[in-house]
Amino acid sequence: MAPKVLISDALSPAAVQIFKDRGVEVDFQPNLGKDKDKLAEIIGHYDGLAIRSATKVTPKILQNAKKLKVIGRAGIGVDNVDIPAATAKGIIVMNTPFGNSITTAEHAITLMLALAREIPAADQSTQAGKWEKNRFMGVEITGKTLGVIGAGNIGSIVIDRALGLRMRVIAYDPFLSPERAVELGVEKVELEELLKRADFITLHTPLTEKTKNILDAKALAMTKKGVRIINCARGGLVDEAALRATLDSGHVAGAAFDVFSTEPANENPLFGQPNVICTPHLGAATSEAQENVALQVADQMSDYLLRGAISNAVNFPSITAEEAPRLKPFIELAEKLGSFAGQLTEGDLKKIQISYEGHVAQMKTKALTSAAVAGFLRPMLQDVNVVSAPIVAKERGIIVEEVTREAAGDYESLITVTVFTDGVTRNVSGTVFADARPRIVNIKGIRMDAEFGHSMIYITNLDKPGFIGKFSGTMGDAGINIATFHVGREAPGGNAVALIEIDGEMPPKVLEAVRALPQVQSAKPLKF
Ligand SMILES: NC(=O)c1ccc[n+]([C@@H]2O[C@H](COP(=O)([O-])OP(=O)(O)OC[C@H]3O[C@@H](n4cnc5c(N)ncnc54)[C@H](O)[C@@H]3O)[C@@H](O)[C@H]2O)c1
Ligand SMILES: O=C(O)[C@H](O)COP(=O)(O)O
Repeated sequence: MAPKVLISDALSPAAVQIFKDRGVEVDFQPNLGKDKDKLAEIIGHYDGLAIRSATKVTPKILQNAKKLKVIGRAGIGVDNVDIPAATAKGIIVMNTPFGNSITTAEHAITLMLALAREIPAADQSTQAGKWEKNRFMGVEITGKTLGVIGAGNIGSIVIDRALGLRMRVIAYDPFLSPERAVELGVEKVELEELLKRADFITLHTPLTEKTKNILDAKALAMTKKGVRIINCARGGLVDEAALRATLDSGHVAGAAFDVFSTEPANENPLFGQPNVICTPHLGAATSEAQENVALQVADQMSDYLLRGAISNAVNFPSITAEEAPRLKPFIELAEKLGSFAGQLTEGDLKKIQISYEGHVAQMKTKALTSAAVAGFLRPMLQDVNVVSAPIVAKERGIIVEEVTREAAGDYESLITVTVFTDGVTRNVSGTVFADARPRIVNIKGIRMDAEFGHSMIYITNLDKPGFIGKFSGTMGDAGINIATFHVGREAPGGNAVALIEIDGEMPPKVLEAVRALPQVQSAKPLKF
């Protein structure tokens, strides 16, 4: 059955066409995102949700999203999605990190120029028939200093355009390397210096604990008199009430805001000021940018739903469409090895170690580790998948360790899952041969070669004559068909293991009879 996607925001209709062309069923309800209750009511029917910033993906909505596998943000900011809650539910959250950057940078430059020449007020006055030629005295921007807070994708484009306008540009960004600053042609400075030197300040950081109110009353007091401030990034970066006070006092000459601490912003301390320009979160609103992000998000979501390829996910490593088919059997192997270890684990778990040897060590091991951990946890917790597994493990204090060794041993690729509990260390290894079927090749250091079956019995026994005959007899008496039988041993007469696939379930009474066989040390039914 074709996967089904809901578009709950005003995405470009280009997205609808892409979904349809790719074979994804699509429901386009551009205003639904604003109706939380309705969204919560219907979200359960969809495999994918495509949004912009108007849809708030809250824990309540996620609670009802029983089938949801992916949330695609046609844009950059994912602060309207509860990412920890989505991750805990195993839902991939992806965005389109570059599709609207140029457009947003252009909006910031537009607002800066409009502020410098008071364009909106001059327009209003002129159209009111006032011809106030002497009222509007602007400032030239050539040679002025622009302070850029946040020199990422958008900040870098703003820097480039501002240099083209012959401004001096200084930037504050703790993650900007000196080499990148040189490449951008910008002077990297500390925040305090930026505040003291800039004639214009433009913000381009996400809203985080560290950036919230980065321009508060104290920071604003450090700015140069006559500074003009532009915010096209996120509401909450500037303390709006404090800014209003500095505008009122005349210290700040003007402000241009596209984003507000509460949106939609029906009222705000900045509204109504003569030297303030406001736009309703229009940074990304050009037909070019909207088409870019809509096409990209529809493609990314379709790739994931149809082919398992992951790009631009904020909560999972990327897997290309080319990698996905190669990775798939190894994901299955890692998950099954994890499941094998999880079904056998009793006692207090300390650590899981997943080691990769040979060719598999060069693959996306982070994704494979998540799969192994998901397989391990699933016997204990039903609702866990490769996306949610790492945080579920972390919440439970389980240490997950990853080891890679690119040199191949006996196998071209080998994955080993080792579980450390109080006093017991148990390991199981597997590989994938050319037939792409995962198999177990080593249990506790004992070699074997067994494919995973749906219903299996794992037996530890002593390598003594009669075990196979007695076991087969017990199963035959109970009318249970043995599908495959694999054995391995440490040494003749020593510890041995058997993995037997049976058709159907193992009744508890028959399991008791198997456990009572003289050679058997333990017997455990397993499900894969
Ligand atoms: N107005 C709009 O419509 C619109 C459109 C697109 C993006 N945005 C917003 O613009 C912002 C920037 O987007 P981007 O694509 O450039 O993001 P980005 O991740 O590429 O860049 C953000 C930069 O901020 C820097 N940063 C992080 N913490 C910082 C701190 N404490 N101080 C200074 N710098 C810090 C990072 O190092 C990074 O370089 C985001 O919040 C995004 O949501 C708004
Ligand atoms: O983060 C973004 O991409 C911008 O804030 C754009 O938001 P929008 O898609 O709601 O216009």
